[in-house]
Order: sequence, then structure tokens, then C-alpha cells
Amino acid sequence: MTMGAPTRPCAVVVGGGPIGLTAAHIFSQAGIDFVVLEARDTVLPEVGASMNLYPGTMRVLHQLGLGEAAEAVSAKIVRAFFVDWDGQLYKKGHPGPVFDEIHGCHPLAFHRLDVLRVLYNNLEPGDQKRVLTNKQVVDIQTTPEGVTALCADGSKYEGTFVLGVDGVNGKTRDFMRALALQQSPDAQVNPEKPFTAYYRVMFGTIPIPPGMGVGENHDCHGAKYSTMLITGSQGRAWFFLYEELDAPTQERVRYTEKDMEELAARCRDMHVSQELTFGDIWPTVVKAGMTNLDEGMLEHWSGDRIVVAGDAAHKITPNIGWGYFAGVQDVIALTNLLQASLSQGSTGTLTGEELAKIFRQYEATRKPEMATVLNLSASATRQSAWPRTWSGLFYRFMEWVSTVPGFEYFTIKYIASPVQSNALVLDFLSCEEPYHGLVPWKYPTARA
Ligand SMILES: Cc1cc2nc3c(=O)[nH]c(=O)nc-3n(C[C@H](O)[C@H](O)[C@H](O)COP(=O)(O)OP(=O)(O)OC[C@H]3O[C@@H](n4cnc5c(N)ncnc54)[C@H](O)[C@@H]3O)c2cc1C
Repeated sequence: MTMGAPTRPCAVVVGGGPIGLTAAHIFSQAGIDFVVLEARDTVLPEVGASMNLYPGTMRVLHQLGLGEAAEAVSAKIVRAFFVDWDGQLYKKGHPGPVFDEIHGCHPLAFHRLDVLRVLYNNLEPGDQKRVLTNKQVVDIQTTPEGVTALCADGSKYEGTFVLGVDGVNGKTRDFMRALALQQSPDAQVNPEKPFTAYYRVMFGTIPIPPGMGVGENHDCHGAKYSTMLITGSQGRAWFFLYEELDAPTQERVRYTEKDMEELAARCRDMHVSQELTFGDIWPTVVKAGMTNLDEGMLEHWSGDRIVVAGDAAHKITPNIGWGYFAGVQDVIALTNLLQASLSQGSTGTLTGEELAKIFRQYEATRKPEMATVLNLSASATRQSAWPRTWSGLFYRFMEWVSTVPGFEYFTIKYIASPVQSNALVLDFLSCEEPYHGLVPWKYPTARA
């Protein structure tokens, strides 16, 4: 696709995952032209995973007119049970009601595919046509005027800038790095492998086990391993089996069915709830997957006319379920800046200098908040599956502290909730507040 003389900026979005599809909605509302290039043959893949969404994300979905559609396919998480490997209950209750009290909204459990469906099916027909599948981007070229993304099928897409939301193993980072080194061999660039995995997870969808209700969270914590079982709407439940790796790695590992069977056999006696072991639920699996859990954040989030967001920029472990939240916050921060710059200028498009300034501000806004989210996730993972190093004793102690009356929700109240309260919203759309809790939202009030 070749754009004519630009009258408004055009974003070439590399990756049609959850963040790419959310960016399509946000750019459409901001009046930024876009095309989404997705390598797979569908933007609605079934991978068997769940996705929890939190109040800060739900407010933005409401701003985009997607809140009700999303709530309709979700389940409020209302109860939690914590057991050891023998099924002994040592903690009960749930952060869900705590979130509800503070923010006026429970965490909501979704089937991942349902989130993608809400995003894709609610795009305007014209915008849906801008989401293209079978478009694997194999190179990106920049000029002083714009960018060109080249796809494996020989097609080319031109725009004002590239937004790389191609996930943890995405190539946009590599193109950004190569371009910077081409322009100056001394350029400050990200390392080729910016993330490290210390854990892996096997996850999957199962029917809700007999005896369990909707909106339950069952956790089993212990040394090296932990499990999580969440029950959702439409009779679905999801399990997660975390395992500390023997050694940290930066290599991408593709796990096979055999790897999953071996792990399942090794963990069959571990409890996933008071009554059930992993061996009880494994035969009921509908769809499962396994992946290493990379952790880390890029030092440089942009280069030339290319900027990255979502898992391509930072990767967190999924225990607290904030990966999508973090990526959405990236796109909001970026688009608020783009939109503000466009509404001040009159040319309708953006120069390289303007983009560089916006990208710098974007990175400066997101990095500190993202560091908190990264640490919070990392701690949750280690507090669930204690590492074998000395730090394991600390996380074990933290787990014990979380059972002391009065300290159960310390982390949620004083670390997690402030991140949600400070969550950005889209400055250029009205925010008719859907949720009211004890703690006021920081935005848009403070900037209104
Ligand atoms: C087991 C598990 C459970 C999770 N649970 C939660 C949860 O409860 N809540 C939550 O918020 N987060 C959760 N996450 C994290 C969440 O899934 C991610 O943060 C989120 O998917 C990131 O979205 P993304 O669009 O940045 O990347 P991705 O989801 O990885 O999407 C990237 C897309 O880019 C495409 N792509 C890659 N390369 C190219 C290319 N060269 N050209 C074109 N397209 C390309 C890919 O095909 C893919 O569709 C979980 C993650 C895991 C592994």
C-alpha cells in the first residue's frame, strides 16, 4: 500500500496481537491513519490461555466503547484459596473484593480469545480492513520522510512511523537496532537478547472442575513450583503450572507435547486445590501450551521513526496478569503525546524531530511505572514458586507475612493498587467514569 501525500500521520503497526488490535481502536479514535500487519493467518488464534483484566484497563475499554462487550464475556474473580502441595489450606479470601473496594471494579477473568474477539469484532468495518493477516514483516526501512515495512510476501507498507507490537520475540527491535548501528557504529543500542527467563509455565484450558464455582482462584505455592487455577464464565477454567528453570536462559525454547507430558507426569501429585491434584485435571485439558517466561525491559524504546510497545518493549511474568495492562498503558501514553502534538501543529503530519521528541517523552513516562510493574510481577512469581537461591528464604518469609492478619493485602493496597489508580486514560476521549471506589483515579481529574 502506498499512501499519497500525507494529510495525517500513518502508523504501520507490526503485530496484530492484543496490543496491536487495541492500538487500532486508539489510533482510529485519535484520527491517526494505520495499518496493522499480522504474521499469522488470523488475529483470533486459540492458544488456550486466559487473561485477567484490571480496573485501569477496563476504564480504557469503556472509553473506547468496548467495556460492556468485555464485561459480558468475563467473570468477576471473587474468591481465592491458597494451599500447599499436600492440599492443606493456609490462606483464604481474595484481592478481588479489595480491588473492588478501592477501585469500584473486581479483576475480571477472560478467555484470551474472547478479549481478541471483543477487540477485533468491534472495530469499524473500515478499520477492520486495515488489519491484515499473513503479513510477516521481514524488514523496515526509514527515510527522512517516513518508513516502509517489507513483508515476506513481497508487499510494502509506507507510513509516518512504525509501532512495533510484535511480542517478546518480535523482530522490530532487531530492525531498530540494525538501523541505529548502520547510521552510527557507536550508537547506543539494546543488546541482541534483552530479556532473561528464570521460570517457565505450562498453561491450558479445562472445564470447571466439579465442586468449583465461577470466579474462583486456587493457588498452590511451594519451592521451585507453583500452580494457579482460575474459573471463568462459559464453564471454562484455566490452569498454570510454573517451574523454576535449572539455569536462567536468554535462548528461545519451543516446547513440544512430549515436554508438556513429562512435566505433567512429574507434577501429577501436586495439589491445585484442596481436593484436586494436577493429575486429576490434566486428562481434562482442552488446549495447552508451554513457554519460558522472559523478564526484562528495554533500555531504548525507539530509534529513528520506529517505536516499540507491549511485550516487545518489556516482558513480565504472568502471575499478576498485567502484561496486557502494561502494553495498553504504553499505547495510551504514546497516542496522548502524538495527539497533543498534532492538535497543536497545522501540517497534519509529523517530522522526524517531532517524532523523536514524542518518543523520548513516551519512554520517560512509561519506564518508571513499568519498572514497578516488572518488580511486582517478578516478586509474585518468586513468592509463589520460591527460588532455590538464598532469596528463596526471603520470598518464603513474604509468603508467611501475607498470612498474618492485617498484612494479607499489604502489597495490593500499597503497591499494586496505586499503579492502577495512576493508570493513564486517553486524554482526547471523554471518560465517563464507570467505576467508583474508595481511592480516586489520578487521571483525568488531575489534568482536566
Ligand atoms: C500463560 C500466560 C498468561 C497470561 N495471562 C495474562 C493475564 O491474565 N493478563 C494480562 O494482562 N496479560 C497476561 N499475559 C501476558 C499477555 O498475554 C501479553 O502481555 C500480551 O499478549 C502482549 O501482547 P502483545 O500484543 O504485545 O504481544 P503478543 O501477544 O505476543 O502479540 C504479538 C503479535 O505480533 C505478531 N508478530 C510477531 N512477529 C511479527 C512480524 N515479524 N510481522 C507481523 N506480525 C508479527 C505475532 O504473531 C502476534 O500476533 C499472559 C501471558 C502468558 C504467557
